[in-house]
Amino acid sequence: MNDPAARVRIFDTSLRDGEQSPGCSMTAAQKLRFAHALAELGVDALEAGFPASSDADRDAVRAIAREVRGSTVATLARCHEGDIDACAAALEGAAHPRIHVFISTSPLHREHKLGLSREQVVERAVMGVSRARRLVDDVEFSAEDALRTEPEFLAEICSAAIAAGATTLNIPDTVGYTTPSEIRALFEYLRANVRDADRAVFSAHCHNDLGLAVANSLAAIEGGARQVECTINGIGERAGNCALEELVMALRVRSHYYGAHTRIDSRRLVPTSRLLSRITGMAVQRNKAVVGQNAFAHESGIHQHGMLKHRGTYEIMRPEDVGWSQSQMVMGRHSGRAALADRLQALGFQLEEAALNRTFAAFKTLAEKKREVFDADLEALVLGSDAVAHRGWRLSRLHVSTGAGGEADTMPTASVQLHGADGETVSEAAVGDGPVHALFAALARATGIELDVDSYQVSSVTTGDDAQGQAQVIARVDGVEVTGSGTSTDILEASAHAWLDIANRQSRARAPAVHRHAAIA
Ligand SMILES: CC(=O)SCCNC(=O)CCNC(=O)[C@H](O)C(C)(C)COP(=O)(O)OP(=O)(O)OC[C@H]1O[C@@H](n2cnc3c(N)ncnc32)[C@H](O)[C@@H]1OP(=O)(O)O
Ligand SMILES: CC(C)C(=O)C(=O)O
Repeated sequence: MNDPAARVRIFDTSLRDGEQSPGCSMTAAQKLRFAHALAELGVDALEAGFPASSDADRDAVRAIAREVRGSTVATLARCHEGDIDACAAALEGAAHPRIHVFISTSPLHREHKLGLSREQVVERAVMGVSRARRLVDDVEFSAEDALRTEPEFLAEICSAAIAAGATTLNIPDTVGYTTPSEIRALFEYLRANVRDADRAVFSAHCHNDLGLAVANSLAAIEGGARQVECTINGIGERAGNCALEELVMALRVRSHYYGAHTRIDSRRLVPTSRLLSRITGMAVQRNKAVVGQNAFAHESGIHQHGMLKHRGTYEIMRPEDVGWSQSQMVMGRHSGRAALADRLQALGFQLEEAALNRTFAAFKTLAEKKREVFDADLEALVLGSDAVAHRGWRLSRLHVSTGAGGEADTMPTASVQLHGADGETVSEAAVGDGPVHALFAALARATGIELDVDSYQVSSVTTGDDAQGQAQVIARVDGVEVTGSGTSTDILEASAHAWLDIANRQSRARAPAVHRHAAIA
């Protein structure tokens, strides 16, 4: 790149383009909460919404403009007086307000969508930018569908937008059509052919219809873009936008190649991604780069063996640097002896070679039947399942009541009865914010064990009306992430088993070691 110390500004549009994902609408309070998280993450600008689109969006933008500090607050408007004035009114109180006006420039959009000639589109763009510029100092202009626009017309309208006062020129690949070499060449062309190009920051806004949004945004940077528009988890219209976490980490991991940096606090990437998933209810796919559950999980024996020798063999970035606590060695069908021995050692078992070989054979047989082999399964393999089952709490009765409507008797309540390792029976009850919360609170009371639960999820492991649900609880025990699982046709019962799985392991781990080694022989 020509500019070795380039700073790339990150413009997050999760709250505007991201919210355009079907199913991702957020309330004003949720948008405000997420805007604070984006400011903490260190985004240079956050697009808070499109005030003219609804009262709810206008109210969300207002609250964000008044409260959120540390990032420019941008809002979107068509080249319409009303839209632009609504932006200015909603942005009142913002420390750094930006109005972002857009109009389509491609022949297809001009003819079929707007019914406007080239001249009329330029006229509207100039009207929009100059009106916005009278209201705020920071004005962004976007040429919608820029990548399907005649390059010389794009240069003409960008030149007119700069002359009218635009400070950022955004070049959107609205339908995710371009390729890396094409967009790079377009940015180079625009930087050379737009009049007074140095008076504006060039920006890329890439959609992911062909899965190229991040690659195209990186290529735009190579071509001279110094702002990239992106969203957390890559949410956005249709297949989404450039994923912020992927772009930021690509620039960081390949900093020598790109010679560019951002001011994002990368350790906040995973917490921010999780917050967005919780707010929108849109799960992140497991194999999603950087923030997916599998991003730092290793299952195959050859990789695990390499990882145990040097993590650089199979990891190009550290999980801690993006907000995960550690890499994960997942025990499954593809795991080898090195990983098994290492995991068993972490569980307190030092096996001699012959015992390890026997356990390994039993482990492979079990892994054929189970997708993932958990610590409790390994303990059962080594100690014998009876020994494990009888050395902990077992659920003998469970009752959960819940409901909605605000009546006192619908408050989520759980009661449990457990049998202990020494034959004792204990019953306890608790209320909670929801049925699972109440259940976990009742189990904590009954066992006297407090678990610091990090995450909880239920998935179906069989199909049909009588499908088995598998509950997975991840808790932090002595600073280490421990996963417990339970299966049942009743998801609350599965959840109780998953919670007890961790609690029992925690108490076994604290039991005298001699007892645990005795069964191995
Ligand atoms: C690529 C993008 O992501 S663009 C942003 C997309 N975001 C949104 O659409 C936000 C949500 N939208 C809405 O709530 C509504 O569409 C509103 C309130 C903005 C407009 O609603 P309506 O007035 O009912 O218009 P409708 O949505 O049916 O059509 C859009 C109108 O805007 C016009 N228009 C579209 N883009 C622009 C533009 N950039 N500048 C000027 N006019 C435009 C269209 O030509 C059409 O005009 P017409 O009504 O005269 O035919
Ligand atoms: C309004 C612009 C920036 C947009 O979202 C797009 O073209 O995809």
